Amino acid sequence: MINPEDWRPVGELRLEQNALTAVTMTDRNVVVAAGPGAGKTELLAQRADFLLRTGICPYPRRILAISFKIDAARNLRDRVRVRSGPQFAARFDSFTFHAFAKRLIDNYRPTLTGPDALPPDYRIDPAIRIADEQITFDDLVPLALKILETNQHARGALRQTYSHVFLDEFQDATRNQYGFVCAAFKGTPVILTAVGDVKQRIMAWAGALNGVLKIFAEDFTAEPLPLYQNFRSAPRLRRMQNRMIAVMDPQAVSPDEELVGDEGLITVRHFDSDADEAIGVADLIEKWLQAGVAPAEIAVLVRQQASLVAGPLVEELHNRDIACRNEQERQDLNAEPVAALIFNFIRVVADDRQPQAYTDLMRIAGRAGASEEAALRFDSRLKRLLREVRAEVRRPSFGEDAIDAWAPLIRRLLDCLSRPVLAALSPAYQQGSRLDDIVDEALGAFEKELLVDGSPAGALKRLSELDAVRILTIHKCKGLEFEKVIVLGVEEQLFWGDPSAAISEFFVAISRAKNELVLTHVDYRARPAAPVQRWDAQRTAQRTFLDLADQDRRERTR
Ligand SMILES: Nc1ncnc2c1ncn2[C@@H]1O[C@H](COP(=O)(O)OP(=O)(O)OP(=O)(O)O)[C@@H](O)[C@H]1O
Repeated sequence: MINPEDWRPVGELRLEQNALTAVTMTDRNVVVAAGPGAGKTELLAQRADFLLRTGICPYPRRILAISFKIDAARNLRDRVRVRSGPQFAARFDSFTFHAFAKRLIDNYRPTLTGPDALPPDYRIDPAIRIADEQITFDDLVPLALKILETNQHARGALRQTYSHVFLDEFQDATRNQYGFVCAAFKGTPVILTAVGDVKQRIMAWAGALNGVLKIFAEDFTAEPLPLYQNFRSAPRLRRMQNRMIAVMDPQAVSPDEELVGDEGLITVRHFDSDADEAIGVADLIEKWLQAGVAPAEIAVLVRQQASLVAGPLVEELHNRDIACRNEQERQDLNAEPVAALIFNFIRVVADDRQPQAYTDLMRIAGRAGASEEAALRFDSRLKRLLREVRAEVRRPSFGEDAIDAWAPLIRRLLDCLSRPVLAALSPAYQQGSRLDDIVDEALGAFEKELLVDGSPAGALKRLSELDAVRILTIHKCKGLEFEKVIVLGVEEQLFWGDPSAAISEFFVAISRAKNELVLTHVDYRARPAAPVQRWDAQRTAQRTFLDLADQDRRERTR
């Protein structure tokens, strides 16, 4: 434990005055409004370190952080683990709104009655609610809110557990989510820190509450502490962001003299067709990879219909053996412990040189036995299984390119581990069909990748988070950052609808780039073979957005 006066930012980071005030605030709620790359998420990670290390969040109390996307929640949790170490990080709970609401529902489900009653094995479906059986994702927060409003034990437990609450990307909170925060913490001693950026408000279509940062400041008498720096992007990129800020929020514009410098690169690439675009962009990505850029530092962002718009590029990358992850299709599978377990198992048996995968796999054995002796027995059983399966996989008759050959081996692993051990991997696996669903999804994802080139190693490479170029929708890239960002299809047919929503999304997309931004547009996008409701083959450049790149643009190719 250290004195608050002796605390220093982890990693010897220099914090601007308002950031330092927010990080070390002990007795007030604060709201930090700041542009992209200002260090809002970092500020929360540093604040967690401050609160835990100084004991201002005293043991056994905890910090609750709520984000909007699984990636963002994971990003924050990882930062705290790296900054403060696993022991302190164990008292830091980083959830999405949905995940936190679900926890509350699971804890207090037996108290739900009437039309809200749910069985222990209730399911969550994207769209359909069935009384007494299944709820939708959209039901989670309202149901959790109902629990808080009607159950004083639930409210009390929450306030007892958490001394501090962080709200990340809070500009996108909906009325329900804001209501939830109020019902849980308004007027209590729990101290809240909200961070956000009104210019990155991209969930208006999903009901984001207009002006929520301001409303929060008033309702929670939170001290506003704006930040002005941008630590992420090179000057050329910052100048483009600044031109957008001049349109979106003139008061937040930075003075020109703060944005001088030649670093960074913005390129607009015009192609006749999506086929040409696929080749041109794949050439570029290949060049970057050859120059040593890590695949995970390259992101391809698409506003809508990501799988379809990026389809030709994905095919071209596959032809060149460049791993890419289309995160539209494989939603957060890597974050699922049982999926990670299955992928590690395949890695270990298909390839002898996978020490990390082997260590991760064997770690499960340590959790399996109630006693040390039981764990050892379990360990040797798992090792025997690995030996047998390895031998089987090396037989010439083994069809390594077919999921039918792999599925029984994976089932043997799951049987060997036993259901209670698997269920213990995540609280979400302990009821309902989630565990089986994720196992099926992992097998399905592996099969899909196997079909690409028949190589288990290639399939796993594409499934892995670290070794693949990422293809994301703009909604999924919130809160993330990459060396190189390609925004595919800056066209009116993709950036249409409410102009303020379109510009905010474009702003989020371009502000993910640290050093290089590439914007593409084509004249012709061939209608995909898959059925699609709305598709214009002839495309028009989104001139207003592309012109924002103009002054710092290096080249334009045809
Ligand atoms: N005080 C600081 N000094 C140096 N680097 C910093 C500082 N604060 C943050 N960074 C770095 O700047 C980058 C952007 O920080 P962060 O992701 O926290 O910004 P943000 O405000 O949450 O961005 P956005 O809203 O665009 O997602 C990160 O790489 C982070 O490590």
